[in-house]
Amino acid sequence: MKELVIATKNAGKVKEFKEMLKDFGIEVKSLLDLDFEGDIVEDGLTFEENATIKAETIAEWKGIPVLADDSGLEIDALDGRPGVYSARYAGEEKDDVKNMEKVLEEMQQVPDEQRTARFVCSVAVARPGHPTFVERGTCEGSIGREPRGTNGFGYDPIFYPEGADRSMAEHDPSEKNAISHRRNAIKKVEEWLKNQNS
Ligand SMILES: O=P(O)(O)OP(=O)(O)OP(=O)(O)OC[C@H]1O[C@@H](n2cnc3c(O)ncnc32)[C@H](O)[C@@H]1O
Ligand SMILES: [Mg+2]
Repeated sequence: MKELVIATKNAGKVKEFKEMLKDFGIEVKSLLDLDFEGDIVEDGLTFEENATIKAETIAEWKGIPVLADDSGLEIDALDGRPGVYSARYAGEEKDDVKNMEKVLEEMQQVPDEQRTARFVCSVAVARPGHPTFVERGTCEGSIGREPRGTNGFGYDPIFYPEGADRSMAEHDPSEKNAISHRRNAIKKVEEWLKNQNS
């Protein structure tokens, strides 16, 4: 594989993927570099379905290999919400601050030991003429009481990775990339790619 498109317009994801894929020897572009005008309807019921929809839509359009990510936060005390609705939890405008406020509001009465959660990332790699590869990575942790830190994106300021006393947004990008759900999904893509080439 010489070139790969990441089928996302989320600048936070693009930055993390480019960093993680930089030693793969593949030219990586994203939807921020391309002129895709269409709308991708993420109407799957699972992260896997949505990642597959995004990857296959763009692979069909561009005719080259495409990697897509569908990700989000699963909170046990909220029965897994916001889940696949993470980006738009507080409304169509995809506002990270409003999304966090909504979660914190809903969790006000939840005691510390019941605040467990995980970030989930499903990645799909679609290539014209081949079956699509899909895998999932997770990162276990818990939900804090107020947003802290400015790194990363999305729910990072209220997510504490297991064993950490800093929020994900208080982790350096390299620290997040070493432990994140996205990293754990990419590791599986890396394994799969190795087997493709041998
Ligand atoms: O669909 P694309 O274009 O990739 O971009 P998106 O932002 O809409 O992405 P998703 O549909 O996968 O929604 C994922 C949401 O989950 C949250 N999320 C995902 N990964 C995260 C991370 O590493 N840190 C914090 N929040 C994350 C964040 O709110 C994202 O907007
Ligand atoms: Mg989306």
